[in-house]
Amino acid sequence: MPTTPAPAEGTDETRPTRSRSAVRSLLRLWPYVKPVRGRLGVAAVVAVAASCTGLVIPLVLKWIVDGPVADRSTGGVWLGALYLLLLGVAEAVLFGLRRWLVARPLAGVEAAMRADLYRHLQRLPIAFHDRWASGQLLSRGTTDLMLLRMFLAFPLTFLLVNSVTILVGVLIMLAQDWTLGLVLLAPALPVMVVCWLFEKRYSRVARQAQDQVGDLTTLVEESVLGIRIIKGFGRHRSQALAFRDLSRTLRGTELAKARLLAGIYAAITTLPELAVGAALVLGTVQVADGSLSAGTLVAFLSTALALRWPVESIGFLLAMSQEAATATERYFEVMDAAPESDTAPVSGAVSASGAASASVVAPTSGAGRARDGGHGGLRFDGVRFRYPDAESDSVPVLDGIDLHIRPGETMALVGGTGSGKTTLTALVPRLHEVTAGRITLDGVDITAIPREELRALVAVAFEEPTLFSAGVGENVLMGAPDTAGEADLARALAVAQADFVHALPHGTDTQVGEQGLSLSGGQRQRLALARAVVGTPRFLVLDDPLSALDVHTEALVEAALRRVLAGTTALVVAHRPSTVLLADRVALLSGGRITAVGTHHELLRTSAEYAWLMSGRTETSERENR
Ligand SMILES: Nc1ncnc2c1ncn2[C@@H]1O[C@H](COP(=O)(O)OP(=O)(O)OP(=O)(O)O)[C@@H](O)[C@H]1O
Repeated sequence: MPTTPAPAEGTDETRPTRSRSAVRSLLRLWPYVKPVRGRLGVAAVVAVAASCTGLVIPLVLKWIVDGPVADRSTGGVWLGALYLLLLGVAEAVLFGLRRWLVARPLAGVEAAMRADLYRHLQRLPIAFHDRWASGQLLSRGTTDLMLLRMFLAFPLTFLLVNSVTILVGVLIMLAQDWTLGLVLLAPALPVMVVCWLFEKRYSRVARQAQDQVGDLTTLVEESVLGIRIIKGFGRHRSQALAFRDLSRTLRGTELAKARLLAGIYAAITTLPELAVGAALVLGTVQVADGSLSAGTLVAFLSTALALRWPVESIGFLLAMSQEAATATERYFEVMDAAPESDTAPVSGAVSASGAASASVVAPTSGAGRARDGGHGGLRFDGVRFRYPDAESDSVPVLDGIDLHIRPGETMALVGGTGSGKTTLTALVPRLHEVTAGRITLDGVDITAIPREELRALVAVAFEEPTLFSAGVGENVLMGAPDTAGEADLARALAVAQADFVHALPHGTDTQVGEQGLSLSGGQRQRLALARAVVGTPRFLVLDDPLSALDVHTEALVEAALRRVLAGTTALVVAHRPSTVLLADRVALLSGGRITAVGTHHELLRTSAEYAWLMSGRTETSERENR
């Protein structure tokens, strides 16, 4: 058995395609920051005031040393101490105020960005979700947004505050003694070069680390969702190995980040410290010469020490900014993806039928016509489909599909594995867009019907019956308009033979776990069926809806389905003769085309492939029954 695969690596689309400068990336946050700019601005001013308050302390020290200390005035020293205390308290209060000012608005910014991301994800086409690993999307909505909130709370303000503080501090030092001031300024240029080099390198590893967190999240998510498969096949060891490899890679990247950070810390700390040491020696000599007062030297050195934190913090503030720029890029990679649009994106999509399409398409009243007309049923005209990520010269999955399901008719769709049955059904509610040709509902091109109306007209139930973490009733009523109530729910449950829900601990209010895992496969499938029929849709698309039912339940569901299907136009993917027998006619899908249409018995006589497909299934079931 092959080893358990690592989670889907992010495709090229999920990796950086071009590097834009950190500032340009971060500027994209402006629409979110704009509503809270006033409060952030006030908070920045408060922080500058707090920081500059700290710079007054050395001046008070100078006054104490040159004044009361030189004069041996105990009262003056106590007064100086009181000033120092008041300045310290003022600094602390101002920093506290800054924090209070930013906390609430920034939580709001993060929540707004997360809500926009979620809303956008819902509107992105299935093709996008097919390409992106779920962990990559999850990490963008969690870790990346947290990094952005932290950036707005600290680096954004403190890069400004610290720059102002350093500038004011340098001016104070130059004013006190310009030669010593110049000595302290000497490392400025090398520090700037180090920061520039750091930013370039750190941006690359920061991006790597954040992508690797996405890969790791995907693996954990798949392991949790697929825990039954992992345990069932005893794959926990290989899954653990895959996890270990990914987390080792991430660890390596994090260590690379740490090394870069250590390098910049070392440079940013050592160079200014050397300058302070040189200034201390030079200043002491000047004090000994009598050309500098002891108080001035104390004030000078205290100012230099007060600037230590603003200078040293530049390293991690730049690192956090770089991570935030990467997080912004990653966030907007998703937000920039084009959502589903109501208009058909494919130029050839409607043209295949030529003038006929023009006469039936009525964009503004499309759905209305579909509902009111009642004639025409579901029609595929020259439909071709190739998956968006497939090579442009590859063979299309569907090519030249012509099929007409008359109003009120149930058509079974039969074909070999991988022949494109699921793909064909996904085209009706426009989960994918046709590459060419067109699909009409009661004569109206589906691309002329707003998606929301289209999806209210067409109900679907897929082979994999996904349930959400909500009550059973809520899960079923998802398929109905908001006005639907208990009566609709009871009818749908009866149709789908899902009366078992009344025996659940809280009836229809019973919460089903993640993906309804606390229910059996057959129970979930019946709930998915109830969801498909609860809105009494005009068109029903069922992808092998009875595959997980035992023969007795299948017979019951079939009997109920027969009643539902009588009042709707339906396309039902079928693998078994029992499901096929629900249909009025059968279409055989083979080689990307509909190669035969007729009743089950007609096709058994006329199509060797159909007979083979059905007999294969029958033999198997007969073997199983024996
Ligand atoms: N998202 C996708 N991107 C690219 N190719 C895909 C995608 N989904 C399916 N395919 C390919 O399209 C073809 C048809 O797949 P489809 O699932 O429609 O077949 P099917 O007839 O429903 O199969 P089955 O009976 O096994 O469910 C297959 O070759 C499959 O590999």
